[in-house]
Amino acid sequence: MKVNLFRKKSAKRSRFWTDRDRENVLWFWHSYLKQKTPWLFVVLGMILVQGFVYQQFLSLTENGLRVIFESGELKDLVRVCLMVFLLFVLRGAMSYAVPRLSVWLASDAVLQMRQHLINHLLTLDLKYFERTTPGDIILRVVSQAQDLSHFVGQATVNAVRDAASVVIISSYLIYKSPVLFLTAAIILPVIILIMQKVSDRIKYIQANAENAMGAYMGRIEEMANGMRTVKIAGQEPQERKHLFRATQGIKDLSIRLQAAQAMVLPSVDMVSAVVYVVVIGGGGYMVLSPDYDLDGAAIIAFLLGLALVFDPARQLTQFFVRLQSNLVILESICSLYREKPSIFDREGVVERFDPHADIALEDVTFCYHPENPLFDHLNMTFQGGKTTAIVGPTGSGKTTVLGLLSRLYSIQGGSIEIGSTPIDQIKIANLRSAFSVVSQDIVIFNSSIWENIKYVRPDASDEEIWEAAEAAEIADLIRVRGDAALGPKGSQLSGGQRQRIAIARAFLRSAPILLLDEATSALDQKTEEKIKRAFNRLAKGKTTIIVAHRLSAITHADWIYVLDGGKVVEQGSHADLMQAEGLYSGMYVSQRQGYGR
Ligand SMILES: Nc1ncnc2c1ncn2[C@@H]1O[C@H](COP(=O)(O)OP(=O)(O)OP(=O)(O)O)[C@@H](O)[C@H]1O
Repeated sequence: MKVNLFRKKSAKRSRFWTDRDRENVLWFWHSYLKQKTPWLFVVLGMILVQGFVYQQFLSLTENGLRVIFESGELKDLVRVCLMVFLLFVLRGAMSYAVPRLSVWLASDAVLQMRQHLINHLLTLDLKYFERTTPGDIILRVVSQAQDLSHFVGQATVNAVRDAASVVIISSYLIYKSPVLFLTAAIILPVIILIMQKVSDRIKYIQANAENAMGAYMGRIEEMANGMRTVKIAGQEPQERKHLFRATQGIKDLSIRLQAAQAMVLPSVDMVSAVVYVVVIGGGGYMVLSPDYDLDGAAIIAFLLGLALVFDPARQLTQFFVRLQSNLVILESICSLYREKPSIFDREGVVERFDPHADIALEDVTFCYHPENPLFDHLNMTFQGGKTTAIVGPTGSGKTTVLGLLSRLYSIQGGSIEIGSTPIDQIKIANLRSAFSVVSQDIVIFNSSIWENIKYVRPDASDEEIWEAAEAAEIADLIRVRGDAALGPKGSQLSGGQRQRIAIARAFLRSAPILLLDEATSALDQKTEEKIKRAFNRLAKGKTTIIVAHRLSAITHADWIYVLDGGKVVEQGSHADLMQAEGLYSGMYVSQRQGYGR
């Protein structure tokens, strides 16, 4: 179980704002925010009110100071104070309403995005899930979607508010004294330079941190699932070592991320200090000089204005820092959307077909990996209503044939037809509803046996479920366990009990095509005999395809295919194949000797 926790290629260093970022942000906007434009305008309106409150505050302060400096009337001062108070009450009200509304908007957007992600995931090919760890999927659907929600709902709205404050107050300051403002504006290029330097680094570290987190989650999942093997193999120290190393790696990355982010504010503060000094010196000179029309109140109000600008400006720099991290997260989510299914309903698919007809594979070519072809012009026919067995050495492709019939994978050449309808021209849901499968990898959910059986036919009546459970010899266990959950992946059941749940599902579903892949391999002989009899009843009139290693289980089949290395090497009835004295009869004889019969 050795997994490199940093297995993915290190993310390349990226630019501040790439074309891909633009594409992703536009996608997010069009998919989830654009439809909320009227509400966004409401938020923007409230944000602008907040900005104007500051501007009015400066103007009132300047007037108030003049009242004080020029010994005006007390009632004017009281009026100014009252106005300032009311302004801040208004700002307070906006400060409450803006996040309430924006968080609601963002949460709604992310809810939609999560639902789309789940929808999209469910359309993806089985192949995607065979190469992607659950950790990677959970990371995207759960934590990255949540991070994005916070970012859009809070950080972005705050940034718009801060940007509005900066623009409004700056405009007022320019109006008051363009010369002083320009002096203050020398800070801008320096801040932009700092931001560019830091953002590259942040993106790079964030991408690695996300990869490491996905791998870490995947590893925990694997360890939890494989705990039996971990314990029996005494691999706890190894697992601990791997996970500790991973946690250390994540810690190092988050410290590096914090360190990169932490460089921003002190740098901005240092540059701001220079500006204050320049403005106090320059402003003082302008007040003292008769060439300028500025008084003390104006300079104090100007400095206050600068202070009011610097705070949102500082926050804005922080926003751009967080933006870099969130662009990486957005890219990670978008990359899931870029995964496209290859198996889907094409235009013109039919809903009706004859599921009882013969199933024919003609010249089928298939490989899981291009460098490793499995089937090359494979021909097989499964007669409708009859029982066909596929046998052969391990890895010869038996299970794969079953997977191809229900379109879990798509073939690269040839055709698979039911009756005369190619299966890729049948609506997938209709095609798959024609199959009952008892496979080697039985999926048991952490709910009761009853719920697990019912899963394949939620509309089944209680009588039907009992009937299926009786046929699969699992009814007694239902009575004993009641509603008790079966543990993750049915860990509280024996292999044979899990298999009987899968068999009960097949009975309950009772679809016209029955695929049995080592369906009774985990059962004791007595139970197997009983279930086999029930299977024989179930299989009546159904097209049944059995994959089995134990050849004694398939001697009754109407036709037997012997696969070896992805090729049909023999076919016929049990008697034909025994007579041919080829691979089948060799396997059969050696198995009989092995079982001592
Ligand atoms: N999901 C997969 N991705 C890549 N390769 C696979 C996958 N499933 C099976 N294979 C490979 O395809 C080949 C055929 O596998 P398959 O499971 O069909 O064989 P089988 O005859 O059913 O074997 P067994 O009797 O051991 O169950 C094997 O070499 C296997 O390693």
